[in-house]
Amino acid sequence: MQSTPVVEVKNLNLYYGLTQALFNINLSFERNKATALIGPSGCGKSTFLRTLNRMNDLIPGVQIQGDIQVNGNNIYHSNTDIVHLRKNVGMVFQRPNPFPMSIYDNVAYGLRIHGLKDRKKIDQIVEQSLQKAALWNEVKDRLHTPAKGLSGGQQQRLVIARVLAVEPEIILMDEPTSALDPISTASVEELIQELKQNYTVIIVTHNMQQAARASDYTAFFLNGEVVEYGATDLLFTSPKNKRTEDYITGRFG
Ligand SMILES: Nc1ncnc2c1ncn2[C@@H]1O[C@H](COP(=O)(O)OP(=O)(O)OP(=O)(O)O)[C@@H](O)[C@H]1O
Repeated sequence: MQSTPVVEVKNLNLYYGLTQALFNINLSFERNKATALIGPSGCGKSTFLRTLNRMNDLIPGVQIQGDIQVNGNNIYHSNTDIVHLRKNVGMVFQRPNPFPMSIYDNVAYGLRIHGLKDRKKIDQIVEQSLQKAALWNEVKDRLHTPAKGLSGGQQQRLVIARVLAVEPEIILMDEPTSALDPISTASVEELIQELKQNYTVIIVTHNMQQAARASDYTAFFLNGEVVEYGATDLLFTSPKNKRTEDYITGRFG
């Protein structure tokens, strides 16, 4: 890694009740790069992703040990402002989840929650965010119609615009294209390529081609551990670990 990492995870262990789901994870994520988290079902990818903006706090019985630093601050410190953390570390889920309101209001939502009242400023940020999410041209004439009327791929880009509106540094994506058709998947993947110029993107995917196409770095998870982590092109062409090789060549998972 050349530059200072924006996220550093040290000796992370996570338990759901008595069951350990993550084992001594050590990873660092470089600014303005995309990292893919791959591995078979149930190996802890989503659990790990959720630790990065403390979404696991919402699950009863979760215990976390270790250290996760964002810009050098331990996000599990008791004085962490969780609202600020989740603004800075935005999240996009598997199924597009626009709120039951207009396209405009979906993007303006976070701005209003954070106290912005200036109508002109909101208009401006809504437009910019939709532009950045490569959706503006498709929706500019129907901003005040319900978001639920958009296609799946458009809804996912709208959710991304909603995340971008509050100016995060880091965007977590949990299988963001798994519910989309191939054309919508291609448009979201193209968007990820653009986003990583200005944001740090961490994406969970089951799709090996997607990991290879969309990411600079890849971490291979297995049974709650990171087996291998490195530059995507190297990990896919000359994996160091036999288990990585078996997985990427389709021998299991
Ligand atoms: N809320 C929860 N309570 C208890 N156990 C959980 C919970 N969420 C996940 N687990 C367990 O933790 C382990 C890791 O699950 P996780 O969803 O993180 O894996 P994953 O790699 O993201 O899987 P998938 O690719 O299928 O989404 C699994 O054994 C799962 O059953």
